[in-house]
Amino acid sequence: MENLLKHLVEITGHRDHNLLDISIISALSDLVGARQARVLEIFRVREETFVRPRVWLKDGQAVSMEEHAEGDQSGEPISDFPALVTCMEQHSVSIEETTAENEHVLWIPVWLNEKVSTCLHIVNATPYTPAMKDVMNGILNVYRNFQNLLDYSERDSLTGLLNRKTFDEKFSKMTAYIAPPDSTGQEGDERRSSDEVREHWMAMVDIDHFKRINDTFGHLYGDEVLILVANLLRASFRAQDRIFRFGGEEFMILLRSTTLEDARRIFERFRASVEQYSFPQVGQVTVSLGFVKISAQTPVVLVGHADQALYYAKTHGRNQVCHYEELIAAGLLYSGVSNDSVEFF
Ligand SMILES: Nc1nc2c(ncn2[C@@H]2O[C@H](COP(=O)(O)OP(=O)(O)OP(=O)(O)O)[C@@H](O)[C@H]2O)c(=O)[nH]1
Repeated sequence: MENLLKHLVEITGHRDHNLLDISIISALSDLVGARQARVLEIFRVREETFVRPRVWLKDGQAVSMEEHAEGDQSGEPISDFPALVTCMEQHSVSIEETTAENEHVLWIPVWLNEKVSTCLHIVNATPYTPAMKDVMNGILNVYRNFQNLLDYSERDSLTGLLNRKTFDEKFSKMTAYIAPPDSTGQEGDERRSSDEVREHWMAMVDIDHFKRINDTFGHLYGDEVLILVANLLRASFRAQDRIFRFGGEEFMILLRSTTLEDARRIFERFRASVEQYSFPQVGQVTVSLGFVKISAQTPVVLVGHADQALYYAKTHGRNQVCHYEELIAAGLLYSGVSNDSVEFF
């Protein structure tokens, strides 16, 4: 009982998804003696659903994907796990299966608003007793409620994208965990041309002439444009990238591990998808985008650089993608931090 209370206090003390995941894994392995416990992320890429571990136990210690940003984040197709597929199709709370190795596996999707983006995967050497299931259910209910609360505080209520507060937290973490891939001195990097080196990128997106949209069609249509642009953003980027609503009609994208050429192509594809989309009543809407390589610079400086590239795009015709380092190299921008960005942090 004392142990259970200790875990509940820990679970309810977190204001961060990653720490919450770690504490549920520790609680499950400790309280039910699970041989293996993992938090899995369920995500969609172009109509297909994939599964990848987010937090797992290794030698009794919780390990999280967040600290392994360089690892393979592609995931496995959900069809590789038929029991989980059945569980989700039946909208069940959990499903139990026994493997050929006589291991007892429990899949527990975490349902939030009829959707599942998290699933717990527990493996035990012996069958789950009713008492074990009772303990797990109690803990899972607390976990589910806290996931819900955290999700609510991390997201923007209009678009459902991650909010500005979350950007500040995630970006600092991302820059702290991630040594820029080109600075690791790994063998082989020197032989590659700079076009082939994988980097992380940050882009600032702003809807062009948004004030005019509000003034002409009213705020309700303006809000609908924001929601539709958010949907196009979600459709344009991979699950491991992060998209935020940064301010009114401004969005931020963190793009993981890709080459400059691909980053430009991906951002350009998003820009074109907005341009080609027919917004109800409003018609055509365009966006401008400024992007920068995520380097060892402070978040303030990097946001300032993305903002400068965006400003360049805005003042040179809008509806375009501009790359900070390229503008600097061409002598079209001078390095520095805009005042606008300094006040963001
Ligand atoms: N409908 C709606 N409008 C918003 C929201 N947040 C900010 N805005 C409006 O967004 C507009 C932004 O206008 P500006 O900063 O002048 O920029 P712009 O008209 O997009 O012009 P450029 O950025 O130079 O292309 C303002 O009119 C804000 O009131 C929101 O949540 N909903």
